[in-house]
Amino acid sequence: MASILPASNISMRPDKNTYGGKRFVHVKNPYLETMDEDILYHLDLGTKTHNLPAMFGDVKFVCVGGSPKRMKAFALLMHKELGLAEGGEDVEDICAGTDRYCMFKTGPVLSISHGMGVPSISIMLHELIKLLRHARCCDVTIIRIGTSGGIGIAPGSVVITDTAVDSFFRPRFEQVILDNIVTRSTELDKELVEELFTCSKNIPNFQTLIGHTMCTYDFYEGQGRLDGALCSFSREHKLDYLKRAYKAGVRNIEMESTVFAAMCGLCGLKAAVVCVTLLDRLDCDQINLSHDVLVEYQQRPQLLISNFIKKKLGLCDQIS
Ligand SMILES: O=P(O)(O)O[C@@H]1C[C@H](O)[C@@H](CO)O1
Ligand SMILES: O=c1cc[nH]c(=O)[nH]1
Repeated sequence: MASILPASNISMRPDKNTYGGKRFVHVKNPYLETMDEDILYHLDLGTKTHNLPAMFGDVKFVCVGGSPKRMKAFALLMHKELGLAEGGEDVEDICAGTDRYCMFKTGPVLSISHGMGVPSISIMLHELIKLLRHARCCDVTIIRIGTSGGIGIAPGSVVITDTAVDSFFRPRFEQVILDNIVTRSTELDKELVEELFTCSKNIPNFQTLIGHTMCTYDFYEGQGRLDGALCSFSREHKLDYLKRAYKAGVRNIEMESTVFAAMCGLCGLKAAVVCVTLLDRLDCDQINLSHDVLVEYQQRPQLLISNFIKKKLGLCDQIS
């Protein structure tokens, strides 16, 4: 069968997916319409087994992050900050039938874990984007709240990504499809970056900055660490690489931003990446923070995003 995919779609963004002023979620797969049922296997949800519009139709903000505990903590924070009445002590994991991902809903905010790395977040995003489409959601903003390694900035700083770049500092994501490499743009929403940065000025407790985020396929060799099970380069090579990354505008390194930016961009979702840095990679490779500091650092992007969401909902623009 002839391929329905362009060889390269680096500039292929949905031109206008708005209708009557609403921004709808875009799926770009002609086969989906022909399917009688869509089983979102890794989320343990489906179009025949669940009433997706009733369950998710009011979702306006989706927050994603690697760790299930972090995403549950964020859901509990949003529950408190939005002043929701029911529950409070606990929130139900909507994906409890699977242990691949967890998902919590508090009012218009969905909080989902995605595991570590490009393949894991990519599977979750395929199913999440179809879920939002099946639920007929509109005007959705999606934000990754993660951890990262900083370059040349103080540990604990929060980086709002302006551009997600690959290991060669290029603003692109390469997806292997059949035996082709399809190159996709990793452009993020500039207006959202500015809005988040403005919001961060109300939170004096930590530094927030805008910078490029490098996405790698590995935590150790892929990020130039000298402490993995394998290492075939010198300390000098490592530092030379990280300094070149800094010069190219990279301020932090993580493992999901390029595919996140590419997929959300193609599907018409306003997307942002906000990660706290756990260490300065020019100084060290090992993460030796105490448990309490690690927990507090991970709360920083959550605090920023909860303030942003409350501001967007007209609830408040100050820290609580
Ligand atoms: O959202 P998280 O904290 O999982 O993001 C980064 C990138 C990798 O998934 C992981 C590596 O420790 O942390
Ligand atoms: O150094 C780090 C820290 C967190 N996550 C990463 O991907 N790298």
